[in-house]
Amino acid sequence: MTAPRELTAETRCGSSMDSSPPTATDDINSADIALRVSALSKTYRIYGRSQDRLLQGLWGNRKQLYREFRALDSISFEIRRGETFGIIGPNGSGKSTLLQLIAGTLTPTQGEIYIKGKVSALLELGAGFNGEFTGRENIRMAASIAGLNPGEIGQRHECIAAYADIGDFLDQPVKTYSSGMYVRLAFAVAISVEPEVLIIDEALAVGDMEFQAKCMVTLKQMQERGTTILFVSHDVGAVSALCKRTLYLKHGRALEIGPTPDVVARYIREVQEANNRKINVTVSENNDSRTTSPSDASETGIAPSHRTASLTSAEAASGAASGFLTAASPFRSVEKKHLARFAENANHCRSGTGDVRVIYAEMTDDEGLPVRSAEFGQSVLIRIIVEAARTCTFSVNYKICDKNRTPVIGADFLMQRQALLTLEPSQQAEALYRTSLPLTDGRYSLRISLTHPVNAHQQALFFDIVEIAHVFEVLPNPTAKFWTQVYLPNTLDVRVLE
Ligand SMILES: Nc1ncnc2c1ncn2[C@@H]1O[C@H](COP(=O)(O)OP(=O)(O)OP(=O)(O)O)[C@@H](O)[C@H]1O
Repeated sequence: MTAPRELTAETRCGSSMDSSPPTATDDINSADIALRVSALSKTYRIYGRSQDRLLQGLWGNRKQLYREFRALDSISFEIRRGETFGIIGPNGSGKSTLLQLIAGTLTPTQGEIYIKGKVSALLELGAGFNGEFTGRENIRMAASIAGLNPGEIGQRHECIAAYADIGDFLDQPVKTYSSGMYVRLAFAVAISVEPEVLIIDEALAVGDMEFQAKCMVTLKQMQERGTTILFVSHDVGAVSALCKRTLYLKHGRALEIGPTPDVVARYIREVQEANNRKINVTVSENNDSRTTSPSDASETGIAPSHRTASLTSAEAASGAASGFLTAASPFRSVEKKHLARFAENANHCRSGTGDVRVIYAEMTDDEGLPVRSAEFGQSVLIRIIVEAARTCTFSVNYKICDKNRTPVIGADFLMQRQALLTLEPSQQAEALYRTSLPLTDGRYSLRISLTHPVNAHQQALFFDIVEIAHVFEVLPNPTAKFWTQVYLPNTLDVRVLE
């Protein structure tokens, strides 16, 4: 945590400006801007030996004992007052460096930062508090650095202590705190000064679930009050829930800045592709053996009862492999032009190895008509036709995602206790899910993936992902508005107690 600072409008510069920042900034009226980052770069010096840092001071410019590492490369963006802006990216992509530059705890090598308003930053753990001081002493110190007078400090002290909720540890030196306790206190202090710009770096990840939920509520309240929030997280769900726009950083470069659903979708796709490359070998080996032996259960994460289903030609002909899987050729009833239109749309937003592909998907009502506008709770059929390019063993999964591309409901073979499907090259199969849409009104999309579960830790090899296979809306529930995304049937018993 860094001490909150009162800034009317501050501009910090590196040594020079890059001439042409690669990333465009939005055209925002400058009165609305809380933060502007222009062509910002940071180069670290990497010394081979620790003593070289000292020696470099003696050598001056006469000898270079370090190599340079560009952790951030000409980043530009603007954030409006009251906006919550997300930053995502893999480990080492430069997220913390960027936040530290904005918070003023690091100096840029090049570029410029303009920031307006009182800034409070919750940076990586270990920064900010004095470990020898107790929690109470640190609260007083941080609040006085933030410019609060003794009266205000006294008033807020109890609120901070109550929010942090770490009991007697408040009177212990901070160096004795667990990372969860530390972040509780740091978050409580950071929000207590009512900052106009709040910077949060992944810190919430170390809090327990209850505290994370409390922080999310607080952040939502701060958003409503118009606080500008800069939010770094590996939790794309939290970024999707909080941020309208997001920056995707990779190797110190801004790969994309835009609406969070688009940026998050690209990030997830690239992470999955990288994951695929890493685990491809394992799965090829599994696939080569064609069937999964019982001893594979721990590796695949599939219960012994959930074995691979390889469709024999007789099964394929009868279309009765198991439950809702068929391999007859029902897709022949899908006209070629529909297959072509599906492929054209899907190819805009698909990723995966392509060993097996979704060649057609539809969501229909009981009469077989496509669902574009659904009643609340309506039952639907999701029909997915796949074709293998190589011998593949996989699950056919669907997710229904809201307008932020956050999955709301979905299913896969594991959930359905359905054996994995094995197809030979150019063999096709159909999966039919029947489900209902107990969803709040709004726009939704259907996401389909074909995966091979690799281990018990939810890792999977992605053969095909079609991000948007179908788009539909759910109409408002005529009985009553409900305020959650999904509404499941309840029973209710109300009594007046004597
Ligand atoms: N003080 C430093 N000296 C040298 N290199 C550094 C220093 N701080 C960070 N780096 C390097 O800069 C790159 C970006 O680091 P940074 O911590 O900003 O990434 P990050 O996206 O926040 O990573 P993570 O998600 O793991 O927290 C990394 O390669 C890191 O090793």
